[in-house]
Amino acid sequence: MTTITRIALIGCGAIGTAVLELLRDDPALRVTVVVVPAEGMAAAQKAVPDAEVASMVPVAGIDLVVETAGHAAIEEHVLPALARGTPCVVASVGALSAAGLAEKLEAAAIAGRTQVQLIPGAIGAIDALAAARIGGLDSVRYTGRKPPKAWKGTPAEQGRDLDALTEATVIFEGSAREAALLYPKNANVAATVSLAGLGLDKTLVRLIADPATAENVHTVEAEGAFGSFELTMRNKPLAANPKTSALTVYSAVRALRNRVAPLAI
Ligand SMILES: NC(=O)C1=CN([C@@H]2O[C@H](COP(=O)(O)OP(=O)(O)OC[C@H]3O[C@@H](n4cnc5c(N)ncnc54)[C@H](O)[C@@H]3O)[C@@H](O)[C@H]2O)C=CC1
Ligand SMILES: O=C([O-])CC(=O)C(=O)O
Repeated sequence: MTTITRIALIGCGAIGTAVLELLRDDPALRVTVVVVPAEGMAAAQKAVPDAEVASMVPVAGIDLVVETAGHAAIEEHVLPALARGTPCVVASVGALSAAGLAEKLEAAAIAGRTQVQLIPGAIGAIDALAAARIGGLDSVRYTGRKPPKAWKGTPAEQGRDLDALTEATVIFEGSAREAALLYPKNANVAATVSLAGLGLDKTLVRLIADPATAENVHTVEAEGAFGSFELTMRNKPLAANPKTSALTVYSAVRALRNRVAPLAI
């Protein structure tokens, strides 16, 4: 059996905690270090008694880095790990909307002779979209619809009382790049769809605050030489973070299990 027994998990919030729970009894995958900001180390150590808690990824003795922390963690932890030759699995795909970061990730992975894997996270059909791109895509549209409370603490609050919304309201319309930069905790999927498809600048994105939904609803419409598809995901949010869909956790665990499974799907 292939195993990965020295995993560093970056971030111990809604996704990280749920990933740890699902991996607890997995004989092939073991998280040995959990990385959180220095000020969160004491709380994390209480929540994760079985793993070491650190503020940096150890420079030696780590086989795989898994990021479930947020955009800042890519520059801070993923780039240096790649350059050292450690493969990385990344959930905060929207970070690649920052100018030059995708190129820096590629350069670090080349220098370390390793690979960074971007997980699909809360969205499906990334395989279909990335395959369709090979034949040529004409248009890709992404719409993200979440309850008003999921947009708290974001630019959607500017000039708007989210609690007072009585109908679905478009809070953003533009490119995937702008969406991911403005909504780092809500528009990672916009970046993922665009990186698999037409790119950050040509993918049309609409973000909607909708008091009539209790789910995180993601819609992708794509057209190209392959034909066309429309996908709608109605994701249950995590209780610990209404911005984040539970599917993101399963997507991270699937990515890890596929790295050790004798038959991967
Ligand atoms: N690809 C996708 O479909 C999705 C991706 N995400 C990404 O995952 C991230 C985490 O989501 P949640 O767990 O729901 O957030 P959360 O806020 O519940 O947890 C974030 C955790 O990361 C830690 N953290 C923050 N910055 C850090 C840094 N620089 N270094 C180390 N630890 C750091 C925090 O202390 C906390 O433990 C989001 O910010 C987003 O970027 C979230 C949802 C979907
Ligand atoms: O989890 C979700 O539903 C999607 C999300 O937050 C993101 O795209 O950043």
